[in-house]
Amino acid sequence: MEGVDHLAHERNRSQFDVNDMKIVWAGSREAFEVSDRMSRLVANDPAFRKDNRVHLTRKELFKNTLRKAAYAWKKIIELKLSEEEAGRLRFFVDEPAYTDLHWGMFVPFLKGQGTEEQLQKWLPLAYKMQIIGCYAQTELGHGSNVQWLETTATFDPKTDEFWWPGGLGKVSTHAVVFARLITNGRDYGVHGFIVQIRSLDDHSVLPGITIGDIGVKFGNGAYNTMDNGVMHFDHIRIPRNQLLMRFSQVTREGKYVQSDVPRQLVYGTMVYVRKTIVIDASNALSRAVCIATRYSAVRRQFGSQDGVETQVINYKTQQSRLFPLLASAYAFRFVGEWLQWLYTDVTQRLAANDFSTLPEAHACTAGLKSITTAATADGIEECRKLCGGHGYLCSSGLPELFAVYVPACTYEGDNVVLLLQVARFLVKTVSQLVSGKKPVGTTAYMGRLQHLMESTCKVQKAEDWLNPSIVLEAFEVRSARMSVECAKRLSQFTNQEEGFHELSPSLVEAAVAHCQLIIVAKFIEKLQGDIPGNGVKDQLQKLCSIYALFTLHKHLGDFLSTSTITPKQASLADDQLRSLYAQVRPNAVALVDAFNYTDHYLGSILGRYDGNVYPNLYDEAWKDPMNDTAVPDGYHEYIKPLLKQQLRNSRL
Ligand SMILES: CC/C=C\C/C=C\C/C=C\C/C=C/C(=O)SCCNC(=O)CCNC(=O)[C@H](O)C(C)(C)COP(=O)(O)OP(=O)(O)OC[C@H]1O[C@@H](n2cnc3c(N)ncnc32)[C@H](O)[C@@H]1OP(=O)(O)O
Ligand SMILES: Cc1cc2nc3c(=O)[nH]c(=O)nc-3n(C[C@H](O)[C@H](O)[C@H](O)COP(=O)(O)OP(=O)(O)OC[C@H]3O[C@@H](n4cnc5c(N)ncnc54)[C@H](O)[C@@H]3O)c2cc1C
Repeated sequence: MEGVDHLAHERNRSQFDVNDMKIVWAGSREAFEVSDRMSRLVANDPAFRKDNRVHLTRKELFKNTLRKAAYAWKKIIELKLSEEEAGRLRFFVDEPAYTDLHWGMFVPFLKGQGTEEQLQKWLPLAYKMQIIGCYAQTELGHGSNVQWLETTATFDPKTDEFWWPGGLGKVSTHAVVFARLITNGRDYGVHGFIVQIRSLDDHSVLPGITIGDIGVKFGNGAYNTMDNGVMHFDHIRIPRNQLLMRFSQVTREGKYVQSDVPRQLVYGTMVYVRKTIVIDASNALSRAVCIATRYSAVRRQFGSQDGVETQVINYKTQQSRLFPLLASAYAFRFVGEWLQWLYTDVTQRLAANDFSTLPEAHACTAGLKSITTAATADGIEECRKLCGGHGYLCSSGLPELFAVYVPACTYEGDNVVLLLQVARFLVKTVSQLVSGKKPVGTTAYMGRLQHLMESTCKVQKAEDWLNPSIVLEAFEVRSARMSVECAKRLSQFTNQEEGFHELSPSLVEAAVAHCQLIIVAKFIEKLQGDIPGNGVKDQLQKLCSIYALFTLHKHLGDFLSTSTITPKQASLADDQLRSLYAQVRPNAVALVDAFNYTDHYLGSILGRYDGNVYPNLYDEAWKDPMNDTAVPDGYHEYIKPLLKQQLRNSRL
């Protein structure tokens, strides 16, 4: 029945104030207010409808995305929205589009790599969207290995194929282009250039440049709203001052001048986007968990008591699959908040030419991007399975969410390639201990290596696993012992690069252990701070324990093989985990209500706020164009002749 809250009984059971949790999830009351207002503005405007996307052809889909993006831009101007409000509005429009790359990569690259003079020229054009930019770094032959990009930019004192860049295919007028800078016959490696690629008069592609869309990508709708493109340069010419020259310059005479800064600063935008992707992981996972939790509370199957079947959310197996994902969504939220702080801090330090935390920032953004996107992609798929057959319908919102999200494991750095960067950082940290260098930041625990190598876990009963200090030390011991073991085996190789490649699978596992420690540590730190709201901290403590103990259970091999814990302590952790599931159970629906997602944004019949699933699932089916006629297209051509033939055969 419309208007009835079929989940009221679930909401009445919660043991905390969901409105207080909404503020904690949003990060602040102000952030909540902006998000709430923008999500409702989008949900209430039919121009932003998205339930028809799966029925559109690729070209209709793309044109519809251009319409929405233009409409959103007009709204932003008309309502004089702030940068934060505009960003939230685009987020709730929920459609990958060229604007993601314009605002998410092109503008940040200009801001990070341009000189004051270059910013004065290009930023006003970009902010007013008088130029539309993309980020053209990946080539057909190279994406991960940036240092081996082949496009060249040769300085001519007298007067190159990109693949994938989002927005490039049909929309962008300009591109940030990565090319090897060659001047006076010497190759100075990869640098960033701004290149106009289309006419601002008629959008025609400029001479010497070939541009196209790379074709249909994974899934219906999904990322096909984005014109990922292909571009080929054939000896085009650009002015010298379109080399972005904040960190390195080429003089009028062609002389290369490198400021005294790490060459990796040219990678700054990737670090920035990886940081953003971690928060986005919590957005995507929380969306899937919201759908699966509400539906698990609605769905009843088997186990009838008094003639009423059991809610599937009450099955321990459903809880053991769903609640760790709920906990992960909150865990990624809070580590994302911390990563934002780390990024801001390193940016301020860079402004003062302090590069001391650059390695930490790179390792943390690379590693956390890798493990949060992997867990989120797997988590969205698990949420689809948690919803049984209906989870496979596009009207569940889950197939498209998965298809849009899963490339996050690849873009902005393949997850394994990034974990190898973390491994390199860890091996270096361990090796420097010998020389007395004190590890700081997220590797500070390595400074207590002697203790961690000798420590024994103090757990004697299940409840001991609720002690944050015991949990934190277990994760520190596991990570330290894995890193030290790798470093020790690596030292047996005469050729370190050869050893690194040989041991890379184990090195990746050590990197994962370190990054999971960071997530656990930051969740615990968050809870040591002030957490306002009735019953809120208690719920978050439960979720923190679930994230930690589920992670321990999932990686039990690490904890046992490093003798961090005993099999008995592992069994006690499982007992505590099941007890925590029972404690979270009455709060599950309220914990996903706290994400404050509108039905429009969720785009899911199964995840409706009112839980009124079946009538709406049934009605939605009839909307499918397949049901426009009772007799399907093709009947007269292919079915009727077949039936008639069979009838004739049966009479012979
Ligand atoms: C929700 C998102 C919102 C907004 C964005 C919108 C949309 C997002 C969605 C899609 C857009 C996607 C865009 C893209 O995919 S853009 C292209 C992304 N490409 C990559 O990420 C390439 C990955 N590869 C690399 O980053 C580098 O090649 C790699 C780091 C793997 C290796 O670099 P390099 O060969 O130069 O260095 P090494 O020899 O390995 O290391 C030398 C030294 O440098 C340190 N290092 C490396 N990178 C960095 C860095 N970024 N910052 C600081 N330091 C760095 C490394 O640790 C070594 O240090 P040391 O060991 O001390 O020598
Ligand atoms: C949806 C989407 C949007 C994108 N948008 C953009 C964009 O806007 N701009 C842009 O420039 N690029 C973009 N990209 C490209 C993206 O950045 C690259 O695909 C990504 O960096 C991975 O690089 P690759 O494709 O070369 O993968 P590869 O590195 O070729 O990966 C293939 C396999 O090789 C493995 N591998 C590679 N190197 C190593 C190693 N050293 N050790 C062990 N294993 C290794 C990887 O782990 C992986 O399993 C986009 C990609 C996608 C999917």
